Amino acid sequence: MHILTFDSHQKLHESGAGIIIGMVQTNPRAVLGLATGGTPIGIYQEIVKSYQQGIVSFKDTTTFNLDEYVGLPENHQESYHNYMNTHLFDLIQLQRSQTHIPDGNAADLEAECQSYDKLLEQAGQIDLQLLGLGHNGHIGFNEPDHALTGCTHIVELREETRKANARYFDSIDEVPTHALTMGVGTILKAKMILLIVKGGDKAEIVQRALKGPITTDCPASLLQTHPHLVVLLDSEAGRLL
Ligand SMILES: O=P(O)(O)OC[C@H]1O[C@](O)(CO)[C@@H](O)[C@@H]1O
Repeated sequence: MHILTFDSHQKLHESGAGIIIGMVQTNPRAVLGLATGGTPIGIYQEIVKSYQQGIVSFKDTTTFNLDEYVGLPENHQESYHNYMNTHLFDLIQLQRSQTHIPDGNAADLEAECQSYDKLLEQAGQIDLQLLGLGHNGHIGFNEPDHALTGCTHIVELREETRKANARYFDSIDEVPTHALTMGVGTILKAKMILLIVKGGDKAEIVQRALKGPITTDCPASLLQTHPHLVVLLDSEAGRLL
């Protein structure tokens, strides 16, 4: 595990973007696993800047997102489809055929999970999986539980996750109760994992995830078993390490 701590968000964003851009420059056909939430936005902004400067092209790249809310229309401000289009895809001219996000509005959600896994299998191994970290240790929407699921599945969101994400909605009542998420098995199969965490409110969970026991009570702790994990932290998030 490589842990890098940054005293400025700008440097953290540039470093994260640099790793992703370097991967695509070396392998233009790379398969990228992408994340949403507040954390990666600065990294996406740096990627867009490099794209606009002609430093990198994504024309042969494929992407798979970790998760999507159930029942939120795709064009809703807070859907992860809308998030990805707004913050990245439309700005680096990624065609819809190159990008994949689970469909949280599918009539048959179980079938949607299975077909997402089939697409992942057809694409081969994810070269780089970008991850944020939930306050309760979730990765993607894999919530703490007595057992975790390997493949894409429907998850009931924990109250604390809905509360944490209520900051993006008008009220907690608007936060969906369920989501579709890639499973930890798929996440751990990625060749490289890039975990990004910012803010002192996550210092404790960072400590548990990276230095605590490996337990399904803290899904991110399973990342300790990954052979190529890179963690980028701001100094606040890393203060208990
Ligand atoms: O970056 P944020 O907004 O704190 O979210 C952390 C994590 O929570 C999620 O948004 C899901 O709740 C993940 O997608 C993200 O990695």
